[in-house]
Amino acid sequence: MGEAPAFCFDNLQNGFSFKSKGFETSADVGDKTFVIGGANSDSTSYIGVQIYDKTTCKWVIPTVLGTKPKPCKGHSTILLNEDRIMIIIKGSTPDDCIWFLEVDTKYVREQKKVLGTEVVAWSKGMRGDAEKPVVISGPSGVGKGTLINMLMKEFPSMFGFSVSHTTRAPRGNENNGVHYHFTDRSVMEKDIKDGKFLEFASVHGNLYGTSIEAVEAVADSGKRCILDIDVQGARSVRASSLEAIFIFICPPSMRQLEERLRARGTETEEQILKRLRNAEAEIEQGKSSGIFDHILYNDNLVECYENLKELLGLDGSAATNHKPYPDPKGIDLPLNHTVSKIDNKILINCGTPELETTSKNLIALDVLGLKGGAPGRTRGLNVYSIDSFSDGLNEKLS
Ligand SMILES: Nc1ncnc2c1ncn2[C@@H]1O[C@H](COP(=O)(O)OP(=O)(O)OP(=O)(O)O)[C@@H](O)[C@H]1O
Ligand SMILES: Nc1nc2c(ncn2[C@@H]2O[C@H](COP(=O)(O)O)[C@@H](O)[C@H]2O)c(=O)[nH]1
Repeated sequence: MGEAPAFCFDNLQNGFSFKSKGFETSADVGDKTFVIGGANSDSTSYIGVQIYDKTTCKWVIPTVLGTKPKPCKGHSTILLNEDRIMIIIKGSTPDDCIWFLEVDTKYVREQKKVLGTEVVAWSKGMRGDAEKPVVISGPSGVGKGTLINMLMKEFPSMFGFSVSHTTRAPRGNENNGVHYHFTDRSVMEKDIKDGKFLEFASVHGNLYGTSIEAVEAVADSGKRCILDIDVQGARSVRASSLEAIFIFICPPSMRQLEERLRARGTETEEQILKRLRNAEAEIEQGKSSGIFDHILYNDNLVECYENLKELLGLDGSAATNHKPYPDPKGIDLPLNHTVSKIDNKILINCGTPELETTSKNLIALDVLGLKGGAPGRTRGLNVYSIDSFSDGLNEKLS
């Protein structure tokens, strides 16, 4: 028989739990109690998670996926539904205070099968609707990197590049951490096994992959993420919960593709031939697999770039008018807030009980329109202040 839970079960009411010991909170989902913030070995660097299985009376330490929230002065926990728990971090910055611990989403169930362990996955909540990430695929040498560089140069505050990992050797002009994270195969294989990658594929004889962290780092910077990945990777992202726009870039002809690859001068003859052989299948899949929302032909570079901008909804004025997302104005939670759930709203009382009836002490999070989730951010949180003298939500904060 396992040890008795360290927290007080009496405190669990309708799935809502109060802090009961140190910074621990808990939520019941089915036969399991998820204890958040307990004394994990790693809990000095992030908020730990332990599971108490009531059928076996045993504690289980799950594999924890996703970027984890850092230890904090305290937090509240509220069960959103049977698949995810919302964590509200006290005293943190407005854009870092809402997190979701997924305990039984499709992604978590898939990862349980792959890893053969209990799995939970963190996903940070983001207010409003961020622009969808952009996945750009196409055969080697078609001009993906060139087009992406043009976008990043023209719209530096709007786009951020997802820096992939690869086992291939760096080219002369490539910097570690900028163009790629260059890594050993054994390290990358272990990280893949540990669930750190959104997608990965063997491409032209090397391993390439997008870490969850790479995509989240861009989201955290408030920019729209661009991924330059092959068709296999695009297929995996399409199957994940990351909602993105998928664009396939086609060469005008195989002859011109070969000319571009040779003119770039970065591959050996053998590598060029391998990339050209793979290109035929990639183009076939790009056009017919149904993965891609848009196909662009990169014949004339300037025209292709204009077409790319058009389908991303960018016109000439966007470069100057763009305001980085998200708007930093938002909720600032005091240490002594309390949380409750009514229908699809989470109510946070930021005042003392005596002040409860005054205006602006209550914040409502509307969780009806949540989108995305692990392995990525949970978007679509709407945050309002509530004037309790009026009938409802009166000021949208984001
Ligand atoms: N429309 C174009 N016309 C002529 N040359 C082009 C055009 N677009 C790109 N190029 C050139 O083709 C070469 C390959 O482009 P780029 O490196 O951007 O390809 P890529 O798709 O990113 O390749 P990889 O997948 O191997 O990284 C570069 O030298 C680039 O300057
Ligand atoms: N599935 C993934 N494919 C990736 C990733 N990063 C890059 N790539 C693709 O690899 C080829 C070759 O790239 P190169 O830099 O060696 O020329 C190209 O098609 C890229 O799109 C990734 O993270 N995942």
